Amino acid sequence: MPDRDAVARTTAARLLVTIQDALAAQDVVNVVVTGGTVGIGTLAEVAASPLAGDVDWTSVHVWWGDERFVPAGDPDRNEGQAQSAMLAALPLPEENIHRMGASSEHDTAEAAAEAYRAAITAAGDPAWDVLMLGLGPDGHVASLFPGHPSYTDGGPAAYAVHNSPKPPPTRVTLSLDSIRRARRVWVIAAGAEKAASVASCVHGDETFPGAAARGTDETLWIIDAAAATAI
Ligand SMILES: O=C1O[C@H](COP(=O)(O)O)[C@@H](O)[C@H](O)[C@H]1O
Repeated sequence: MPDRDAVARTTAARLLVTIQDALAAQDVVNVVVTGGTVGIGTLAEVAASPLAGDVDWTSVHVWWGDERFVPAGDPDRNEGQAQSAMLAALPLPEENIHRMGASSEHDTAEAAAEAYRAAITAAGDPAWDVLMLGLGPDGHVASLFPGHPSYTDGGPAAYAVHNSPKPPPTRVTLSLDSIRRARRVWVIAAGAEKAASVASCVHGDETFPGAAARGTDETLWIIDAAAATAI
């Protein structure tokens, strides 16, 4: 892929086709979106794509892999960025949008994580049909950071993260186990600053959370040329 825009365009087209394919065989599709530069760029490309007009969005549910525990409306919120980039442009029913709670809605990140777990349970604990993940230069995915207590096996489907090495320090994340329940995991990354962690992850070094993020049916790395230079 030549550059970041191409990664976003390609991921968006793949997502829209995958949703259509899945809806031919099942009633509901559960998509987990990601924040980050390429993640939000991908959502903007979804909204701009002519293919988006062919999707029955009432059958699509949107979830998040992680969220920053800051007040609603804070520009750091992944869900706010997704709202501007994609959600505002699509006819998705509000009840299909499963946001992780903000610090203006919950006293603690633990309470926000608990509410998110309740939403997952209420939805029947679905296997995510597509789960997209950005990759940090440090090899983090969602809010699972290398060498940090956030990156662990087991635990509940979603939990609070404190003292995140990347600001803001308090977050909510899906667990690695929940990520691994996804049918399709797509890691999307662009830029030379990601090259070293991309190489470590695709060579299977599970020191990096990105290496441990795998889907049950498919694990796909959608990356640009600069991010691929160290492989
Ligand atoms: O903090 C986060 O960072 C990652 C990656 O972001 P990027 O800008 O380096 O692509 C993102 O995937 C995650 O959702 C977000 O909370």
